[in-house]
Amino acid sequence: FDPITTTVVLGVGATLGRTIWNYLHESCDPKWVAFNGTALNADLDSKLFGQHIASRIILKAVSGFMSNDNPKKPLVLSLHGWTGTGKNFVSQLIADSIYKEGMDSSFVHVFTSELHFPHSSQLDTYKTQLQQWIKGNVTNCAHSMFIFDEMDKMHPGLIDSIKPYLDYYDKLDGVSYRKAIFIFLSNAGAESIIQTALDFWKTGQQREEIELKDLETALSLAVFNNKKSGLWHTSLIDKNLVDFFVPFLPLEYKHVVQCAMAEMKARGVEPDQNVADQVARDLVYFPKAERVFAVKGCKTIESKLDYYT
Ligand SMILES: Nc1ncnc2c1ncn2[C@@H]1O[C@H](COP(=O)(O)OP(=O)(O)OP(=O)(O)O)[C@@H](O)[C@H]1O
Repeated sequence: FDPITTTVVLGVGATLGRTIWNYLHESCDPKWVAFNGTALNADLDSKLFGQHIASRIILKAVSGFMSNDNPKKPLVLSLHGWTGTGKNFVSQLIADSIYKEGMDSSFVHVFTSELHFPHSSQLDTYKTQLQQWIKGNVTNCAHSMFIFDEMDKMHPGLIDSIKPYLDYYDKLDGVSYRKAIFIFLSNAGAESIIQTALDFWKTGQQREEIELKDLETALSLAVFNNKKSGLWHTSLIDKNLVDFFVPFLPLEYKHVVQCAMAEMKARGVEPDQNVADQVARDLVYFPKAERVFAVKGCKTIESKLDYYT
């Protein structure tokens, strides 16, 4: 081959190789990272049960943020509610709507306080590692997502250490964090949400009539005043770094039935109403007198179904 042919062949080969590589391996480009608002809307509608307020806020917040090419700050969502009501599940739906690989995407990072930051004596090491992890990953892909589970168990100092990344800075050390998404999950404020839901139930009002404003004040007071919750200790709230507080209502019998039916469908078996009812009847409900809300939400449905099917 003459030199020109060799150069052309090598050039074409390299381009082809790169295309195949990008095709097979996740990269931070629109083929792998592209928001699908229609899919998120459909998923929230059909897969998330009993959470009309959370569903609405999430759709609006994520759609608004993702359609803005030049956001002023990263999107910070704080999801609050009783156990098993769908906080992790919604995070997964959000990830599915942005990343082709969903939660398996290398741009989605989940931290659990007790797993990743178990020893308070190591706080300084955790701080450095966490900051480096966030910086490295946002440098690699601006549309990175960071989920912090059990936020109420996280050391306040550690929350403080990520504060700069949530703020309105154009760039920090040359890196812009404004396209990243931070999701905080916690049970903080769950009691106040439950109280409001119970009050509505007692007065015979529809659960769907509960509005964000019915929960907002009680929720922020509960989060602020709960010394255990961690969030109160930081200036996350007073500096308005959290864009949306998202309340998750406690789940009732009918929602548990819906979860059981959905789980059967996901397993590829014909959903059986009798089995779903049996599973739902087998759960424990609270408060003791009224027995309205499932103690574990939809959390144990999966294992319960193994028993009944
Ligand atoms: N509102 C819901 N609609 C549909 N499925 C749900 C809902 N809530 C929970 N589930 C199901 O139950 C499982 C466990 O719920 P999830 O992990 O989201 O609860 P959580 O609110 O994050 O609880 P925790 O506070 O204990 O972490 C989910 O994977 C999902 O299958």
